[in-house]
Amino acid sequence: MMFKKGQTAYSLINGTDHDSHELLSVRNPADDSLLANVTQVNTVEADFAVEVASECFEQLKKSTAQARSNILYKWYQLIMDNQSRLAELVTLEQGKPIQESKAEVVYAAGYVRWFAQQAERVCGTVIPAHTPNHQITTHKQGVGVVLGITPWNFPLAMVTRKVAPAYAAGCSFILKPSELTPLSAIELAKLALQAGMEQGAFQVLVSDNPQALIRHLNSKKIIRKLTFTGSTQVGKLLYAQCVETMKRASLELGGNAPFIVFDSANIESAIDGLMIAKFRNAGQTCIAANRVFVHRDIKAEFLEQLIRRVDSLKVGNGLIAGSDIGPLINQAAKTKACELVEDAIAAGANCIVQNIEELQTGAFMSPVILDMVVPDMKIFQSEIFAPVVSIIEFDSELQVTSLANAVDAGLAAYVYSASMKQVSRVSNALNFGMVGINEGAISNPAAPFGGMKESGLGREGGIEGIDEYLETRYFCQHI
Ligand SMILES: NC(=O)c1ccc[n+]([C@@H]2O[C@H](COP(=O)([O-])OP(=O)(O)OC[C@H]3O[C@@H](n4cnc5c(N)ncnc54)[C@H](O)[C@@H]3O)[C@@H](O)[C@H]2O)c1
Ligand SMILES: N[C@@H](CC=O)C(=O)O
Repeated sequence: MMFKKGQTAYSLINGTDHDSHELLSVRNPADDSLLANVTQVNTVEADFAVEVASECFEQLKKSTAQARSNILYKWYQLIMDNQSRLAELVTLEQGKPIQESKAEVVYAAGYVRWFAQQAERVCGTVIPAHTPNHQITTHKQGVGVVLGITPWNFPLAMVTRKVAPAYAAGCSFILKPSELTPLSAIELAKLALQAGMEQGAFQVLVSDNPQALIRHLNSKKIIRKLTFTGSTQVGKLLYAQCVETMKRASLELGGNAPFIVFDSANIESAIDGLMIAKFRNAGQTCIAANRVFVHRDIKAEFLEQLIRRVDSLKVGNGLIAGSDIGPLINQAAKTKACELVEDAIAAGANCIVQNIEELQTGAFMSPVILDMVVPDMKIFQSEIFAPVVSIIEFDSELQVTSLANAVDAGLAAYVYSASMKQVSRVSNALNFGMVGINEGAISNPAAPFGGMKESGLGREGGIEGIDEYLETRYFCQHI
């Protein structure tokens, strides 16, 4: 275990533990016990971090891609060497089952390795000129100092998915992690330092007043890029702030994924996919299956198999072997999910698994299956972020495609069908940035992760992920 109960942890400025009397308490969502007190950063101290990041950016401009790549490889290796320690910390501060935390460490490290490779693949171009005595070339360089804000649901992976490409591109990074899970981010930054990253390249500023701290930082001209992962509501607010200084913005926001099961689908494999897409992290993922559309002809059989699988899930402390579903992040998250379930039942949904009265204690929540959900229910339009399966019956391909698209979000979608022609037609018609085709696990560092419509702007991971941190310049030279 990294932190003894009640121990102090530190924001990290200029590679150094930041001392302060202003402390933020980090609690374990499984039992609300205190894990650590973390020193917070005020706006004056944040200004110093910006200065440090700015100097570091100038230093990084002179570094080679190969040198940065080598450091990223070392960081990757250190994260993997510390897999057990980091996984335990994630479970303690976030709640997910330990096997999922171990998988998150590998996933997070995967982004570091991927961008260690991509660092050396950033190339400009030579463009045929308009006259014989001109030469046109393009050049890529890091955008500058980056401000990153991350959520609590993947306390490691959402950080590396931003910091690794930024560093590969030659940018310095100031991170404001979620106030609910700052400890994992601090550990990542310490490992980055150990790997040889410059002191100003990755700083971690913790605050229990994100609104004020980020408002202050986002007005800085020297910060050229904002990268945010979190709710659509906060993302819109931050995007508006970026206009003042014309900052570039990447926004990875909320989802409302349709999970469509056609009558030709292999039901068992669709349920395998749904168990991952719905119950990973107790349903608290942006790509969670939020609306499960099942063709009328197979619904009875689908539900029968689903109920059996859901009944076998064990809700419990993520550190206890065999727990499949840990606590939600806090009591407020559970209250919100229960309200959505109650609202749906009041509007005519049929609760076929778990009586709302019998939900677990504290932040723990048993899985719920709701049948007969319809589009005008709040649960259809909202991101549930809890282990609740909403079933919507459909008859035709046209009907389900239009219902699937009838929300503001456009992050992930899932299609199960035995007909390759059908999956092609439907995938093309869905307005979502990512589509799982007969597959429920779609996250992968090599793939461009991101959404359409109100799910955000830009892509993380994949070949595209580094472009978010690069400026393209063009030189027109008379020769
Ligand atoms: N698209 C993706 O890749 C992706 C990935 C993970 C999570 N998410 C989304 O994140 C949400 C859950 O995360 P959350 O509850 O931490 O989201 P959130 O928007 O409440 O918080 C995200 C971050 O923003 C900060 N923040 C909150 N209010 C702020 C403000 N007014 N100004 C500046 N910063 C502020 C928080 O401190 C936190 O660090 C869900 O909607 C989920 O879908 C999206
Ligand atoms: N589930 C996403 C993150 C959003 O919650 C991922 O797999 O990267």
